[in-house]
Amino acid sequence: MAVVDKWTGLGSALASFLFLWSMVQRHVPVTLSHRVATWANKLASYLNPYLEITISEYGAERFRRSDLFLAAEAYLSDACALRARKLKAEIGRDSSNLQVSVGDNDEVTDDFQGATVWWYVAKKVPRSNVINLYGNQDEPRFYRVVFHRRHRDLVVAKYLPHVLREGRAVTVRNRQRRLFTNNPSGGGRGRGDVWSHVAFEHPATFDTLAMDPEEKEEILDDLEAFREAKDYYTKVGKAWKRGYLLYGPPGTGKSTMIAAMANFLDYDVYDLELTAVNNNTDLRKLFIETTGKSIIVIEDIDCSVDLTGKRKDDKKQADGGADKPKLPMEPEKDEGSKVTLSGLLNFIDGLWSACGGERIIIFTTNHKDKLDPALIRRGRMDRHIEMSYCRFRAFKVLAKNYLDVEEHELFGQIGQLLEETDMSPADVAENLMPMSKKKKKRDANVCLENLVEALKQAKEDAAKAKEKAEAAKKKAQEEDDAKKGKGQDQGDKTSESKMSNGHIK
Ligand SMILES: Nc1ncnc2c1ncn2[C@@H]1O[C@H](COP(=O)(O)OP(=O)(O)OP(=O)(O)O)[C@@H](O)[C@H]1O
Ligand SMILES: [Mg+2]
Repeated sequence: MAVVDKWTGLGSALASFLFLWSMVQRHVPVTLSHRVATWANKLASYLNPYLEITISEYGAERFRRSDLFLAAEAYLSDACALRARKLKAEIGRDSSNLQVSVGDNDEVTDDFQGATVWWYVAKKVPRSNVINLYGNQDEPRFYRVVFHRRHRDLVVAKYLPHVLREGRAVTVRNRQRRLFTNNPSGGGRGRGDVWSHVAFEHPATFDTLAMDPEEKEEILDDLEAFREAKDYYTKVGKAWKRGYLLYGPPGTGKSTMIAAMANFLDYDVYDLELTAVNNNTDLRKLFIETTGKSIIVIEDIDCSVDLTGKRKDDKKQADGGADKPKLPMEPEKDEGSKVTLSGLLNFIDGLWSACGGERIIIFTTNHKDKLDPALIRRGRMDRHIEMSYCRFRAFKVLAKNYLDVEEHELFGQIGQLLEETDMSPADVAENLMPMSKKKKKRDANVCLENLVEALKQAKEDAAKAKEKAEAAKKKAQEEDDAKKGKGQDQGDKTSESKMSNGHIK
């Protein structure tokens, strides 16, 4: 690097000389001083065979760090840091991982297809009279890449794209995934205030998810195909996103499935609480602030906003099985202060939905029939996945996960009971929790016996409830018939009296 310094020093000396010369030669005609300046620049570049490219921390979007800068930082920390003399170790913002990067004002060399490239990291001297509007206390930094001019094409066309690609891959490898939730609208003042996050650490995976193995395989195939379909989506002119509707009774694993998907795809999760969003404009802001490689979730979509635009006060009603189907939100009314169906549809597949890269949108509901068909039509929610009561194949996954048991004499009886009784995987799992670690073997027997008892009880309860419902229905029918009969009698009597009055007799 000393060679580079020498040439760079010589070049800048010549440039300074040129500047002084132009100052001193004020009286010389402009054309002549211009010629001298051009000549001196040519001489400097002839004498200095090294070129440099600067990568600034803040690019055109001044409040956001440049992608290339971040990629270069990650690339250098991964590929070149060990060759640097001054290293900087930090704890990542959201994780306990140690991150090592090149220290400020240090230099690192890198070799690429026979070319040597020197990297400098430096800080820009802050201008004291500039007020920092964007809250970043540190002075902006920049990387300078220096290389021989004969490698110019190689560096621009191949090396820098290589740095960008590798840097992004390192970032994905090292990143701690995050679970975001939206702040109440109007709460935050700045750009980054619309979402808050914590580290995403849900342990659910597809291995621990109890469901039919074939269905599980299909979902995994679907996710994998989506992840690799960037070119396909571009070819057919669609935004790279996919919608899933997860529906089914409580405790059947809808939320668990979302966590398993996030872990499988290595995506962040944005848990969107619609009831905390004031209007469609805020909804759009939230969407724009999400990043690619993420799952955006709206849980209990049927309860989020109701027909009259009121929020979340109907979960009880919905669970109580109100007869009248209820749409999630008012289709037409947009009073500027509510999230409307059209706002939500725009969020899912309007023009904005294409910003930012691959995304999965998931709605969950306990009552699929109560959703507006426009919201869940194919193309918006591409796949509807039913999470249902625990059957034998799903039970086997739970038994293996909870008790380490793959075969047992009670399995036959349990299988039969599970076919006859509707019990959610959450309830089955509750019965499979071993009481004591030491006596695990014995506890497995106890747990399975408990489960048999619970299933028998549930079957009995369901039969009683059915009997009761049938009796109530029969009674209602009888009352109805009795009313009709009474009405008929009265009608007959009236017509009889009319007839007698009319002297038809
Ligand atoms: N299919 C499943 N596989 C494994 N565990 C499950 C499954 N379903 C439920 N569980 C267990 O039951 C608990 C509750 O499940 P979960 O929260 O995923 O249900 P849900 O369908 O989202 O319910 P709700 O409709 O009330 O939101 C989970 O913590 C999980 O341990
Ligand atoms: Mg849930």
